[in-house]
Amino acid sequence: MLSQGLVDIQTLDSTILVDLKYSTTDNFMNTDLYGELTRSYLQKKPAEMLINAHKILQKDHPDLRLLIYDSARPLSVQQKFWTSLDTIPPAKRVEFVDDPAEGSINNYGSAIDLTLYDTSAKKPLDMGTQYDYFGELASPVLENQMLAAEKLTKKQIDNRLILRNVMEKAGYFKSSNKWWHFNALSKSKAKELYQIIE
Ligand SMILES: C[C@@H](N)C(=O)N[C@H](C)C(=O)O
Repeated sequence: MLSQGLVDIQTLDSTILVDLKYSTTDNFMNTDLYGELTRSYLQKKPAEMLINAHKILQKDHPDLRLLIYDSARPLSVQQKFWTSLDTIPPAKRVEFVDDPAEGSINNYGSAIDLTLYDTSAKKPLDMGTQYDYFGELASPVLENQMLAAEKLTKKQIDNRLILRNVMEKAGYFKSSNKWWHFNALSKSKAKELYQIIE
């Protein structure tokens, strides 16, 4: 990672928390896919944007920290994701996992999956679903509908809004269907600027 210009987030800000889910068996494949990759890396500019998001968060919410679930991801792992979901038609599958033939922005070290951790309660905030919940309940654009149907609470949506607001203020773009996913730039720009992580 370092030889491709990526930076280790916690060397820039050791107060940001990291729990790389694909480096554990606590993920949708129930398999440790990362092996020796146990630290969170991003390209320099996306990393600086994240550090800024954490500063913005801590100014208004000193008890909260960013908690990273995934960041730079090898293309070989993207391929494993894609294959593992092969019972889902590709047009539907891309809603939750990018096609490795195209590459994911995570494969360019320019996207991040994260949540908020409450240091007083000593647990992540309740966002209404688990990380990598593949369904409508995870979708930011359907939150009002889910609130009206009493499938999400106002508190859960407010928690997501705290995360979205700090990430967007720092320049990240939200995902329309995954509350935890943020891109630092478009895929075409990522491909222009950075090498893919094999
Ligand atoms: C698999 C999920 N955590 C994710 O990151 N999905 C996006 C769409 C991706 O594959 O880039």
